[in-house]
Amino acid sequence: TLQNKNAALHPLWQSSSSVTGGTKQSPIDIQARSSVFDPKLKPLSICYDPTTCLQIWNNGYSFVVEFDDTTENSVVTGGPLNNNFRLKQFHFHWGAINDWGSEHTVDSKVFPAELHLVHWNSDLYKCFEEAIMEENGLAVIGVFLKLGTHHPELQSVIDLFPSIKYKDAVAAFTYFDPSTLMPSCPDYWTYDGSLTTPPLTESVTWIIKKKPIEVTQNQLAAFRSLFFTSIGEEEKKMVDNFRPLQPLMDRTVRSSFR
Ligand SMILES: NS(=O)(=O)c1ccc2o/c(=N\O)[nH]c2c1
Ligand SMILES: [Zn+2]
Repeated sequence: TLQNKNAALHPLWQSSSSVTGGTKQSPIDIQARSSVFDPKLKPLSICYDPTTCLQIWNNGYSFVVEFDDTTENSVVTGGPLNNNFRLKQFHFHWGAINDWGSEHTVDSKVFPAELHLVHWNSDLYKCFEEAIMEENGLAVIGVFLKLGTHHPELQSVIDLFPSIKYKDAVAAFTYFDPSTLMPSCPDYWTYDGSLTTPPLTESVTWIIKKKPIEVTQNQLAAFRSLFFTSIGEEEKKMVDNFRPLQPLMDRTVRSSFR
């Protein structure tokens, strides 16, 4: 389809559409009817300390809000996870228009954007950079965005965009609770997959929330006011920063709900 063509051709992923020989690549289409309810899945346990928020910056792929991961103050465990995972950052993926933008899809339904909360396994690894290269290294919580009511807490992130319009721009951001970006419904799907941007390593336990959060058209439009390019370069709007769908191969998606 149109959006997959756009994304597939995007410079970000001009390399092979998946790690050579990769069998656990992300994102995927989640077919709700094929997912298997797993009664052994625990509720997710999420504890975020808003004072661990450090900065927001434009990394040339997305805008990223980074956290102090030198302590166990902002962590996720439970759910499908058997270790403690520290929050490192969150970022989003979105489209040029509201008809596409998410990385994962649900029964082929595309959302206009998708939030990724990125955590690394602090029981097994010493730092994020090590964990992204290793088995069971990361836990990424995915949250879909849909058009609806104004999201006040997301607005406090959007208000900083003028200071990070161009690649490598950084702004201080020292108090934010990312749990305000999560839907209240506890239901999720989970599967083993990969990073969706280079190095595309198969180190991720994906936890995809069933319910989306709501944002307004103007809030989504603000995402599209950012640029992939550095200041002084020919401006390229930061849009369609999502990877095309990857084959499920020999994987089962589990659900935490019937
Ligand atoms: N988009 S994603 O799969 O959540 C993700 C998260 C953390 C990442 O770090 C990366 N390189 O250092 N790529 C990447 C993708
Ligand atoms: Zn992502």
